[in-house]
Amino acid sequence: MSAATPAPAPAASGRESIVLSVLTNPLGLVAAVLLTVVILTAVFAPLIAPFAPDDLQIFKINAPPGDGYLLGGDGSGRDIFSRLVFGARNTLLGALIALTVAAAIGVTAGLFAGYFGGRREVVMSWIADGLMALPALIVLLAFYQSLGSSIQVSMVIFGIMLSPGFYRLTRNLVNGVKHELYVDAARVSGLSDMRIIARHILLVIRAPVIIQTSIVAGISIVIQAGLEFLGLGDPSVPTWGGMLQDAFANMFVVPTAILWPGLAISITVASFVLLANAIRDRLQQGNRPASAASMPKVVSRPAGAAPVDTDILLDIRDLVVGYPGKSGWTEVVKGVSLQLRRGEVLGLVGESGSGKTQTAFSVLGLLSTGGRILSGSIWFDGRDIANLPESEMQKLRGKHIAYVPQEPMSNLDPAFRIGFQLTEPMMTVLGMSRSEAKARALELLAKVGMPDPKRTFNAYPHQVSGGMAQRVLIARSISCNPDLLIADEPTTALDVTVQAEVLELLRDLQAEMGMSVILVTHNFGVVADICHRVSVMKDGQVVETAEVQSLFAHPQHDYTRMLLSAVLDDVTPRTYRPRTLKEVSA
Ligand SMILES: Nc1ncnc2c1ncn2[C@@H]1O[C@H](COP(=O)(O)OP(=O)(O)OP(=O)(O)O)[C@@H](O)[C@H]1O
Repeated sequence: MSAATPAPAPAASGRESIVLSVLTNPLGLVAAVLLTVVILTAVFAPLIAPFAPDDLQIFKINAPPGDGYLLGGDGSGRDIFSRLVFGARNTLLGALIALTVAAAIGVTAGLFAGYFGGRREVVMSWIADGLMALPALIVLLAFYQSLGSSIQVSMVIFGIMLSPGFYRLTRNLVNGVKHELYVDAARVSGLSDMRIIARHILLVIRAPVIIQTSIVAGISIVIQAGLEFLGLGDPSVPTWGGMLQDAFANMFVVPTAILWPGLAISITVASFVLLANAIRDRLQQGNRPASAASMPKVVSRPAGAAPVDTDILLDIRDLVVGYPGKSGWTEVVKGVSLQLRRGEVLGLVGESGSGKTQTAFSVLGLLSTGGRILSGSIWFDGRDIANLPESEMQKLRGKHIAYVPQEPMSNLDPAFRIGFQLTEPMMTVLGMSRSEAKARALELLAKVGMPDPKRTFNAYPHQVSGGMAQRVLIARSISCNPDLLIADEPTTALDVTVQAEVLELLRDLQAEMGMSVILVTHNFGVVADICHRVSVMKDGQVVETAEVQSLFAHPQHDYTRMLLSAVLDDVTPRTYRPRTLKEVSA
């Protein structure tokens, strides 16, 4: 079994709290602590500040720190520390107003415009574009003239000016998710639009909106401080921007006074930005498991020797495949051993999730991101290809090991003609000239039963049916005369009549070319049709391998019996008997 030392399987953690995750990020923690301090200071300002913000002592104008004034006195003899503390309250309040207005207008409009689209979206987008085109500062100055000196009113206006940012973000996010199948399913199940927006869409888009909120909070503080620094706002209300202005006026008398409001603004804004970054990092990470690099080390064990019998093309021994989980490797293939002779067709059956595809993909060297062969060996044509460098695997794929996928349409690039997709591998892998590759492609298209090879050669994938697309992929897979063909449920996505044709095609090609085939399938009918031997997989292990006839007649393992008994009674199993190896080689 596995020579790796995998950590225990991760406990089901459910939805890990995003707050906790952000706090485990050092920068997120620092930002959260600093913001908490600022917010607590704002809330408890009257308890923290030793003086009222407007208390002034004439002898302490521009006084240095000390004598009751912790940070010294400002240009009017007021305690800088006390004003800083009360300033936190007013500054945060202004930012909160701008943020609330911006988010309330922008998110609501974005949700409706994105979800309903049509004229609503056009009109809202015009308004958003118009608002964005306005120079915010000029607008604020104009409103300042007409609405008076309240910075809070200015922040309401600023919130409106900021709302297009939220609107565009939300609308684009909603556009991205509104056609998801789960939204359609919610619609079909009779949920009202409002409920779908509130429960299904808002939940999905909330993360980027939260990040935007954090960034906009920082921007609001900067803009507010800038306005106050310019002299807008009520001078009797202590704010960090107002303090900045006062300190600037006395900069040559007390240069250090500018430091305190400057620091307060910088630290608070930086904390908002860092918090946004921490949330973004957490969300990008999502429920992604730990990276492979941080996982317990994989101790590979000796691969043994190549099979002595050169007729054995593929010899998989004790294969263990794992993916990084939250707290260690999760094994999805657990010690699989299989052998495949030259010219043999091996069926790999088993319920969904039993590890068939992962076993096949290990041979192709195409495990998904993070997946690793933790131990075991894959001897292919006398060479262990488990954990072969990618550059070496590339030389094998296509030329020696080919693949036919389950979904024909999604495996053809819609942007290129079928002819190009057929000739490209031949030119790259076999070094054929364009004209040679074209001649062979047309030959292959005829071979796989395309009625008009030329037309198919010049067609785009969307111009052919699913069955035809699968024939094209089969043609491509055999174009370089591979020794081994791995077909992963090649007929599942096709309708029943086409399934039979494609199977027959595979069977004929296999017999004609004498290649070995691993056929991943759920379908015992397919196994009976085409395979010589079959391996039954369950929970990442092979529970039984036998000749097809013998497995159908005398299944040894309970699980095999159960699978066979699950075949519908009224389905007449196809009784095609594949040619024996002897017959093939004869
Ligand atoms: N990228 C991945 N990360 C983590 N686990 C994965 C990944 N891909 C597959 N698995 C797990 O590996 C196990 C085996 O998957 P595999 O695709 O081999 O099953 P299968 O037998 O081919 O099923 P099906 O017939 O439905 O395709 C499953 O439990 C699956 O959840």
